[in-house]
Amino acid sequence: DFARKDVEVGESAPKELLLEKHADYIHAYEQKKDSYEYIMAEFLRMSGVYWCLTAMDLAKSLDRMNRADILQFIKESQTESGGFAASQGHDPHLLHTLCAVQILVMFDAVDEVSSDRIVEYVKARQNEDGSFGGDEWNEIDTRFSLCAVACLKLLNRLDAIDIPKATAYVLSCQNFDGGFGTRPGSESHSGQIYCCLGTLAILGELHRIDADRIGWWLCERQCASGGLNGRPEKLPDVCYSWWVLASLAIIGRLHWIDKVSMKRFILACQDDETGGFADRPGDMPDPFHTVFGLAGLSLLGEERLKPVNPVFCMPEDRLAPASIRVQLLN
Ligand SMILES: COc1ccc(S(=O)(=O)N2Cc3cc(C#N)ccc3N(Cc3cncn3C)C[C@H]2Cc2ccccc2)cc1
Ligand SMILES: [Zn+2]
Repeated sequence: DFARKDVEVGESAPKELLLEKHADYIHAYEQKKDSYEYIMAEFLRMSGVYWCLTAMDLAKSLDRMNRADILQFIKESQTESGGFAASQGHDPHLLHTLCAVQILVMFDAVDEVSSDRIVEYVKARQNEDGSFGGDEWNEIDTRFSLCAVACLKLLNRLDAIDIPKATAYVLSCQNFDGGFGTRPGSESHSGQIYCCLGTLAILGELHRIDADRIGWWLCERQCASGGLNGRPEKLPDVCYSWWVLASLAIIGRLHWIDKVSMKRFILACQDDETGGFADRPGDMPDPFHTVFGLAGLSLLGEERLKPVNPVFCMPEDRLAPASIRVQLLN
């Protein structure tokens, strides 16, 4: 059968940012958290709360969310190990530990939990070769290098890990095409490139990569529809648009992309009935694609949104007070 290579951005697709609708969509999601709507299901909830809060904060509507309830949920999700689980009663993981710390920073509530125990949990995830395991089962993935260093950077505790080994491991995952994969020798993928560039940016080691080669591979992700895909021959998707745009911003090559058609694609993924963004035009919206659609528009200069930090995927104004700054190439 004829495999779709791209999607059509129809004439009827939304062309304006429906910001109020998105704020209402996310706000409604918070009310549904007890209905176990997929991403608010227990095994995902910490990540789902981070996606919802970041979307609202970028839309300058964080005050509509219930700060007290969310901070209570965060405290209940911290485990004996110091790490955070997706929700109470589940096992800790670096993915949810990073989300918890990002939420605490957005609410300026880091001192309401024991950050020393968080640092101990993250430190314990680093292996001899500098890589990081996601949890005590030690699944190694460059995604977890980013989770670990981003978490420690937000807590101003990068001193807790072996930085030269963390850098060396990430660089050992670079491929001949300039991209990065999950582990050494794995195929290049937009999401992994984002994780590796973000890690190197936080560690101040971006000068170790070939920005033109990676920039070229990233720009190749743009399809005729304007959307970006995760790998060659894949369909474009709003979340991949974020991984690629953020990566280009980190290496100072954002201007290499066709911003007009990129913006048109992201706006076309809005649901003008319910609010929210879908992965591509006409699909069902969800909080994950809503936060990455808004974050992508922020990187493209949408002034109704707060400026977003490409490494942390958090509003810049939440990072400034803690003077959290990362290296970016220009
Ligand atoms: C509805 O089916 C799903 C499937 C998986 C997941 S997931 O494992 O939690 N996760 C996060 C995620 C959240 C939502 C939302 N709300 C929707 C999708 C989605 N995907 C799947 C996806 C996104 N683009 C295309 N695809 C198929 C990515 C995945 C992995 C991931 C996690 C954290 C950070 C980056 C990536 C959640 C729901
Ligand atoms: Zn997606």
